[in-house]
Amino acid sequence: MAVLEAKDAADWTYRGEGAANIVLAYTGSSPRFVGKVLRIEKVLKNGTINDDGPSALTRHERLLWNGNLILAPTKKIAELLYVQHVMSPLLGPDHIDAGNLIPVSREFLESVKSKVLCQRPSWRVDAAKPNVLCDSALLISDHSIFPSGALKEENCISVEIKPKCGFLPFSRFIADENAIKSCTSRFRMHQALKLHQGQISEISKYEPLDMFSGSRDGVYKAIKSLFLTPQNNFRVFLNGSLKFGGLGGGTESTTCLTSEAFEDVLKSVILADDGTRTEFFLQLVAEAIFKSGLLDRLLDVQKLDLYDIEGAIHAYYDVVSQPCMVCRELGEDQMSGRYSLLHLFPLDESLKIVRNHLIAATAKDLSVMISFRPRENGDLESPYNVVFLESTNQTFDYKVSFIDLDIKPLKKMEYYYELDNQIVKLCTQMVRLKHQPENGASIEESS
Ligand SMILES: O=P(O)(O)O[C@@H]1[C@@H](OP(=O)(O)O)[C@H](OP(=O)(O)O)[C@H](O)[C@H](OP(=O)(O)O)[C@H]1OP(=O)(O)O
Ligand SMILES: Nc1ncnc2c1ncn2[C@@H]1O[C@H](COP(=O)(O)OP(=O)(O)OP(=O)(O)O)[C@@H](O)[C@H]1O
Ligand SMILES: [Zn+2]
Repeated sequence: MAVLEAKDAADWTYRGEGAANIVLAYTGSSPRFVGKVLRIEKVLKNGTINDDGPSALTRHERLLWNGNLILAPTKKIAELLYVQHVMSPLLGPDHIDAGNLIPVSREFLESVKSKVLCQRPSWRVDAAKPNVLCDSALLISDHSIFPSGALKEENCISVEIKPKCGFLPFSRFIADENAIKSCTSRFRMHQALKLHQGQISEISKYEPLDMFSGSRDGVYKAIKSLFLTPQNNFRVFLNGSLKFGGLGGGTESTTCLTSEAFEDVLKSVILADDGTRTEFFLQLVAEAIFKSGLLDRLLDVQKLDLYDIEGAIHAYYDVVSQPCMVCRELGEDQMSGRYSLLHLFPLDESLKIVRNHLIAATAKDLSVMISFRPRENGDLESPYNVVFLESTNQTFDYKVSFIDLDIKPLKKMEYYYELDNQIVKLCTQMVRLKHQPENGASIEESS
């Protein structure tokens, strides 16, 4: 297979990035790449890529994941197989493109690296850079457009949503002092910590419990809030170009200026008067999400996290055959204390608990892309779903895809436990302060 060379970099433009990857869109004319994006791995500026020897997975990860995954010769192949064999059956293969690994040269990556530098958010540049030592990158369908083949030019508007965790944890292993977790969503609590640490300047209005409520009104409320405070949870693209939200990360709350500009963008898609298009568009997005039923499916996968990190962390220490650091810190006897039930499970059960926790973690962090294109009266049968926007009397084809289904490393379990602790401690403290008359804290119960 032809390797991408330095000269090929001219045909790829910056589409966006997350913590772990940079994504490029194809602008050339090679049929091999038209309608595709290229996902390039990043490496931390002051760190190295996790490489545990010839096999992609660590010894303990090989216990956790079975089948083809454990035979994968590289981390990238293991990730691809994870999407194909673990996430895709759970979420529905019709909505997922695991992609293909294609060879890339160092010169191509160097060229891309300098080309995209000025478009990347500075905090992302400070944190990580494209890994120019990679010999492959992932070629995936560009979900922000419809596959070409259309006879006429048509506008495709697509929305990217990172919905985060949509339920309140129900594990009996949640400590009494952490009871706030059973009435406030993780997203809202994490917002408080992010604000406290200066990672955001304002609390998001978004509530994942509305998005996953299974009610039309709940979904609409969630979409409306995402529009007002998009952070890194909401973006809109028109024919693949970002028109709303943060390129490569989060963004500030919506201002009059940004909403006016967006109203203008919608001109080519929503047939309505100035001042009403955004409202109608948000109705369209909410209706498609509600109708697709896809969030119900996503929620089921998120709920594989039956034990919460407060339970799963004990199973983790058994999986990695180490004394439980949490029991030690809490002064609990591993074999007779509060968490002994978990430590007495056979290894198979501990593996299942941790495996499900990590799968749920992927499902809590992925994004959904919903793309729309207007249908005209004379259009023939469509292979896509159809949604009707009553307010404008328009019909749209729509398709929904999941992106960013990355496998989470086993060693992240300890980090998850610490982060959870940090979030819950801060929020519990804030609620306590709130009950003191002179203070007004911003954490609110979700239900
Ligand atoms: O821990 P969370 O909930 O903050 O999620 C992380 C995300 O933060 P955010 O959605 O902004 O809160 C975070 O997103 P950002 O970098 O903040 O855009 C990543 O998605 C991270 O995953 P990974 O380390 O790249 O595998 C995510 O880490 P995981 O928890 O999914 O491993
Ligand atoms: N298949 C795709 N089609 C269209 N756009 C995509 C696709 N995959 C990714 N993108 C765009 O690129 C951005 C970054 O991709 P992605 O979320 O996979 O990065 P990441 O580093 O793995 O994210 P995270 O921070 O969650 O680890 C996305 O937010 C989205 O805008
Ligand atoms: Zn323990």
